[in-house]
Amino acid sequence: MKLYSTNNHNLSVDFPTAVFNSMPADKGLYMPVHIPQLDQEFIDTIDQFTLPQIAFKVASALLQGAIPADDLKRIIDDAINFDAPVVKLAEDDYVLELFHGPSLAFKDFGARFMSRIMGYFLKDNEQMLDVLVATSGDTGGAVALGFLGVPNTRVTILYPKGKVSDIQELQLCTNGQNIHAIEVEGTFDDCQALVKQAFADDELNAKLRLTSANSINISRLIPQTFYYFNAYAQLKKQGKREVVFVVPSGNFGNIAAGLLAYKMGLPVKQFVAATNVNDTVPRFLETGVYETRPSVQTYANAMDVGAPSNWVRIMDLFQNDKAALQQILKSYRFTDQETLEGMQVLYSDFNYIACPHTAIAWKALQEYRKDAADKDFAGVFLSTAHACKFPDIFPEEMKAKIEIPEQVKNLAKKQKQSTVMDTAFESFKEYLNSY
Ligand SMILES: N[C@@H](CCOP(=O)(O)O)C(=O)O
Repeated sequence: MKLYSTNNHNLSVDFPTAVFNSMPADKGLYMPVHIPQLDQEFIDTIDQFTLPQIAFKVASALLQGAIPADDLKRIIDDAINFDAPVVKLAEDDYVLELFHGPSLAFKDFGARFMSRIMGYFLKDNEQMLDVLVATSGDTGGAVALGFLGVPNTRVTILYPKGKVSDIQELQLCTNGQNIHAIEVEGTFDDCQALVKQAFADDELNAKLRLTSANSINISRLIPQTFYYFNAYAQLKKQGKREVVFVVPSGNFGNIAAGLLAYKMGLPVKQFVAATNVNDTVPRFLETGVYETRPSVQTYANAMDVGAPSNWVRIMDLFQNDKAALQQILKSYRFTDQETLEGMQVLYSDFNYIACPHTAIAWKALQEYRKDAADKDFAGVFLSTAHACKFPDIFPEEMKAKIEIPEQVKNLAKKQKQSTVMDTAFESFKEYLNSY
């Protein structure tokens, strides 16, 4: 497998290089040179395969032998050991539940696959790998659990102080061992900027072997394609062929993976990106002006991203042809008030308790249905996190009905450990230098 940079299409690196570098020196993002087409026979019979089998087929096509088949199969079976069910909510509305992994968010797909890929390529006698990750809520917890105890790795998680939920914070700060948490007195964008600055710092790079566990890393994106294929398979079993995917979007990694799956031959009628008021992409699709803004805190905190990292990948997948992209991608934005309304209606009309991100996706599906000329499709909205991660947002009656998984009950017994830091790069550099 060869990868180029979105800033330099002549660059060509192999898969392990892209995984460990995370980001090319020119500050673009890695993309596969060859986007494989899955054969029609596979797509036609996809409903006969299990999630791990689909994942293996998709990963083999993308990785093109970068990992021998038996090893890749073992990695996938170990990483993707939980389900991603498509649950029917109404006649043509389905929810794709992606929160059945250990950290209760869709990030488990990417983080678990990535940690195993890195573990596979790392040699025992090599320099320690320093994994840096910025999180607005869910990524950090998944990465922490994915890398916990992985030999020769040390994870540093940066999160915006006071802007993640209590459970998310416990998931970040109670792991110990090789996992360190920093609460940054700023926004997620400040955290993301600090991490990116560290990758560009020659002194740090001379001393530490740095890599990123954010979705800028291609090994985070690849496993996120698996569940789009698997959702299509589940719908096909029910006789549905015309599928619209609605994706709660912040850093746009999730929907970038969906669009990559589409480019590999997954039949999709439409993608819809659903955002909160951090609406850089909906504004761009409306006005043609790509203007990032500092992120604003909302109930859907994992989507509080003002400068979505993966947008360049999406533009690149469509050769920067905005008109072509607008055909397949629509976008809607929602306020906190609208998010709450969505959560209420999902509960009162369907007895479904959804996290704020999921509720935003459901709202976007309803809007898209109103706007669509052809309304004959199965609408699948992605549920990216378990509702129990955001208890404070729910009205008491709904809150009381949220099932609390065992791993969350255990978190409360653990001790929080973190370092508070300002947004100056020098502070972060000093911290890393003290390792
Ligand atoms: N939504 C994220 C923000 C980080 O984005 P990622 O695409 O790098 O995972 C979070 O929950 O932290």
